[in-house]
Amino acid sequence: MVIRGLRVVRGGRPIIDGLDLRVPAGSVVGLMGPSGSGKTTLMRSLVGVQDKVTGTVEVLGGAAGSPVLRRRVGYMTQDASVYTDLTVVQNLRYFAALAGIPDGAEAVAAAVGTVDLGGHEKQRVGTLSGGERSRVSLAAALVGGPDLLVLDEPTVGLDPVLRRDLWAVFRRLAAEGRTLLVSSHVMDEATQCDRLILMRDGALVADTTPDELLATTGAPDAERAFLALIDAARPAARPAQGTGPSGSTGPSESTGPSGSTGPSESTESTEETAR
Ligand SMILES: Nc1ncnc2c1ncn2[C@@H]1O[C@H](COP(=O)(O)OP(=O)(O)OP(=O)(O)O)[C@@H](O)[C@H]1O
Repeated sequence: MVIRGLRVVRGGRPIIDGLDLRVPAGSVVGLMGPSGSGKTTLMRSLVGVQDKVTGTVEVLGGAAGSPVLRRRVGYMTQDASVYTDLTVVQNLRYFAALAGIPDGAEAVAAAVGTVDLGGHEKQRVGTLSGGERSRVSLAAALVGGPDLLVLDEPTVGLDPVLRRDLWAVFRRLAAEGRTLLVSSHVMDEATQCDRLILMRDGALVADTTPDELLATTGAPDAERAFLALIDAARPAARPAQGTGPSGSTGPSESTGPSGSTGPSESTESTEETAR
């Protein structure tokens, strides 16, 4: 992934303004940063569903959001991205078809196995537990066999056992040569990444590794290292939220019926992406 001069305007104000970044393939990259620092906005830009994007955003050698990338990029949004009135398998068949796999039985079975949902195949998603539901979303992002997986806080709300198991899945997917960009607020997850991107107020605070993070800050653990870097990156006068024209609500953005990887995302918005 190569990003040059990325600028994103949301709600009438620049959320990201002039971001440059390179992400190596075949690695697990953690995207960390305080709430509101622009992680989701960056991910949406990479997937090609974000409006009002300027700059260069290249993913797997193509322009972000271009049709050829549709099968190659899997996106798990923060909110559940699957249909609650369909079963696990019905959902995954649907997402497999979207990814261009007409008879997706094998891919669906593999995705169910990867996220450890065996036994729940015929259960309606609306009746699953929260953790199970979020694993269906992950399976939906996985089912097309993407080379790049963009996962927005995939472990939020999961218990420690499930988090550990999911991170084992992420490592396995990276070992197969896939690239994973994973956002998280949990700093012990940062230590499981190959690289770490730290953001604050829409800007890059650090592009580093877990070891470098500890070495450069001298902090005893990743959480304190992260806080040290975030505190050191003093924000340029932070605009007040929700006041005046700059904080006003802009045109609403489509996140789909359930914020999904599905067809309702505004993938067309890439025409605003400078190539
Ligand atoms: N549609 C919108 N209109 C106005 N402002 C928006 C819109 N979407 C996002 N923002 C603002 O953009 C900033 C970055 O949001 P973003 O969701 O990218 O942050 P984040 O780092 O992913 O946060 P979190 O960790 O809480 O999910 C926030 O200040 C948010 O309020």
